[in-house]
Amino acid sequence: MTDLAIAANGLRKSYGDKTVLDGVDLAVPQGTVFSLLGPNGAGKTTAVKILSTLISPDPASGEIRVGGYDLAADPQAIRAAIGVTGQFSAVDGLITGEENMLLMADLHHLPKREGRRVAAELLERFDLTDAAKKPASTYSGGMKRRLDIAMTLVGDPRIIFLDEPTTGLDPRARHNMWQIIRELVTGGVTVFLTTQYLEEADELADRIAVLHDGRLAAEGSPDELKRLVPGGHVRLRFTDPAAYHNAATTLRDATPDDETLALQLPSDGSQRQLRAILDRLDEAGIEADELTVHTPDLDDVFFALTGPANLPHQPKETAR
Ligand SMILES: Nc1ncnc2c1ncn2[C@@H]1O[C@H](COP(=O)(O)OP(=O)(O)OP(=O)(O)O)[C@@H](O)[C@H]1O
Repeated sequence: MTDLAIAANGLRKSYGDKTVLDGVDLAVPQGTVFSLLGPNGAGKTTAVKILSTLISPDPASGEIRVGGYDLAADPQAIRAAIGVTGQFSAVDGLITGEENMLLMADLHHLPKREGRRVAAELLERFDLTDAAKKPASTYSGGMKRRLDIAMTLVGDPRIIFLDEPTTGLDPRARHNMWQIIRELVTGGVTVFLTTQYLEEADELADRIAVLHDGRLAAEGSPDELKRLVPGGHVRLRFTDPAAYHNAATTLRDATPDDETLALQLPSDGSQRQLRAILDRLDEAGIEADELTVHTPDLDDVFFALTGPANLPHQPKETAR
């Protein structure tokens, strides 16, 4: 358990008779990105607020540990170990980016000189040095999010909660944010990320949990989740028509495509199934010119787990 940055057992939260979290278990290893996915209103923000000590879980919850500290017994220690950014941004628009940073340094009781050094360093790292003396209200959405994260890093947190960090950002700003998140993790930080973008979870997360009806509908690596839903297949392509016909006769369960000289076999993409297909080809002395594995994407997973009406917004960056 000691290498877990976050360990929650039976996380519960109700508002009146509405159960938002109905016994959710979370285990996030240190130095990884964990993404909590779910349709609007699923309880993602509620989970972040509980884990970051902003609101209390229901008493019926099990043990919750963040950064090694018990949430019930030691919330102050947790607050010192974490950073939270996202829907409840700490950026004050009336003062400059630099003043926001220095305010943060004061809150963390850094000596003046040290505060100025850390602020300058982080503004530089997040490409905000040129805008440092301008009021934060004049910043673009992407700049505000960067400032928000920079402010969070003043306290050198080991665990960061990012609640929908790229919602509303344009594709370039979104990619910049992804790069920032990757760099944080390379530096050993643990990131707990909520997002409405499946593509984002796929890009960044080591593990993903899908929240639905107050419970985790599924949890695993992006690839593990994709294997949960049908639609995966292996495609074999041939350039030689004779080899193609030979293969089609041998692999009777394959769906042939005479036009492209391709065969398609259902597969979950696992190593075991791939090996079985390759063994059958070897036995028949068949060599395909191309073998590709197609696994369903996270959209398919999300559809299958939470129903089509709940598919979150997808950035259509390729359609630009
Ligand atoms: N203080 C509150 N009082 C009553 N109900 C609340 C309160 N806070 C949240 N809820 C309800 O709890 C549910 C979960 O809300 P939450 O904000 O955690 O969802 P979410 O998954 O983060 O959604 P979104 O993607 O829209 O941000 C919603 O139905 C919401 O209306």
